[in-house]
Amino acid sequence: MMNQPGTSAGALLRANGLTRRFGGLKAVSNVSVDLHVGEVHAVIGTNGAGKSTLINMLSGEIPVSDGTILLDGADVTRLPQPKRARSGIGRSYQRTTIFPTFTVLENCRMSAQAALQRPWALWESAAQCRQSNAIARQALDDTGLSDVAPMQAGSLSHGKKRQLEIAMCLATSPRVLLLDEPLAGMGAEETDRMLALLAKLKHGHAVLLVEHDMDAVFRIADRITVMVNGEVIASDLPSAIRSNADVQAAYLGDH
Ligand SMILES: Nc1ncnc2c1ncn2[C@@H]1O[C@H](COP(=O)(O)OP(=O)(O)OP(=O)(O)O)[C@@H](O)[C@H]1O
Repeated sequence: MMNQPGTSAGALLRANGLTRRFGGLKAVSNVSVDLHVGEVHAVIGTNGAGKSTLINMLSGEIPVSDGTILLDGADVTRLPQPKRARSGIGRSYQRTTIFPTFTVLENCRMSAQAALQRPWALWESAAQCRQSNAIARQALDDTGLSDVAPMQAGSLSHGKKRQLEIAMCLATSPRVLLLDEPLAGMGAEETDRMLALLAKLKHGHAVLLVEHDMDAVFRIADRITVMVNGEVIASDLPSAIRSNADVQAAYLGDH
């Protein structure tokens, strides 16, 4: 049977029944999502719906209260964040994480180095530097940033900084990309460029996109999951989400 977007067969990452409590608050409640290579799976929802908490659980930054996370069939639910990153789950952040006084290439190389097995073994630096340099240059090439590799990262435009964040994530050689609002604060042209990049990156990666820009979400997503108050109220193909009465009532309004 063909693997249609929206079916769970062959998912690279599968989260089942994820729940996260903060004291008495259930920030995420029994949420299941599947991510497939070749697809952008967008997670949308109002402020405080639990989207970042979901990403934080998938990336291993916070432990789950309940539920399981399978990567390629292996249970990674209890793997600490650095090991999870090494197993192939990469993420970008809402806030910028670049070092502004370092060059674009250096920022990317530091991510590559951190992802390599022995980042502390500085005496191996020559060979390791070559390897991390090659990975960093490839990531810059993939994200269209090769031209600005020698520039100070802090001098980049906002849009290029967000591209650099994706490049830094790619430099960790992930199979899954968890992207937390990569379009925040972008103008129309920068958004177009980022969407073109995501369309390219989904080939070879399973992408989870948390994003508030609904026009962009409907342009790029292969599947959309809608969260309200920590719960999933719908998860379907974009056309079905657009016409879903519950989603319209809870979230999309006239969109
Ligand atoms: N570390 C924490 N401690 C206590 N409560 C938290 C913590 N992190 C998140 N929350 C709460 O959990 C709920 C979900 O927050 P979360 O940031 O995941 O939502 P979100 O959908 O990402 O929101 P936004 O779109 O504004 O980024 C909110 O009520 C938030 O206040």
